[in-house]
Amino acid sequence: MLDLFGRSPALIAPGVVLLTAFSDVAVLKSQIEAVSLLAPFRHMTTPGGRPMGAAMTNCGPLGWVGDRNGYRYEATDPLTGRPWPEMPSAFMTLARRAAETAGFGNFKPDACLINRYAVGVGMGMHRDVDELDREAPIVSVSLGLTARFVIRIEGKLQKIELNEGDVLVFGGPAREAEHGVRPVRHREDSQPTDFRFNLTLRKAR
Ligand SMILES: O=C(O)CCC(=O)C(=O)O
Ligand SMILES: [Fe+2]
Repeated sequence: MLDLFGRSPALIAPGVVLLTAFSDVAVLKSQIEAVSLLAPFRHMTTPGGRPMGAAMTNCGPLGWVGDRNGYRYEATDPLTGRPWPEMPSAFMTLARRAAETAGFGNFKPDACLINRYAVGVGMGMHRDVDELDREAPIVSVSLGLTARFVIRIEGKLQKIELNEGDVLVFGGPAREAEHGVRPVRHREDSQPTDFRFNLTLRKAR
């Protein structure tokens, strides 16, 4: 299937599809800014009490949280005491279109985690298993600085470079694959205020 830009999706492994330059970067970034004014980026902690490297916030009916009590989804932002900001329609539309293009129809995410990585920050290897609905895929959108994403498929690490505007979809046989992000690299022309942003859209319930 071809996307709107005429490129075919790249099948990285069964259930793992990379859609390059698939999103409207400027719109998404302005929506991240709008969400963060209502639900600020913060460093959540591991159950052991260690702050996570990536700063996070959420939008949509459910938000992923981590603290001393573990990892879970909450309808209320523990920082503000208010519901998470509404999921911008641009996020929902993109997620559905990306999932569909990757072969996962009828994706209805109810949670969008927004990760913000400073230079030098990554995310350790983990599996996304806090969702009750793991039939649905994960749609992961990259913005800002380039990331080196790694995913373990049948015991083998696949390295995927994710540039601004790229969307990675993983589901089906890859839904519970272990994955992580290598520390974001400094670029010659990158400013201290440059970040990598990631939208992770999931169906939690
Ligand atoms: O930032 C990314 O590309 C991946 C984020 C991720 O794996 C997660 O939030 O669970
Ligand atoms: Fe993840």
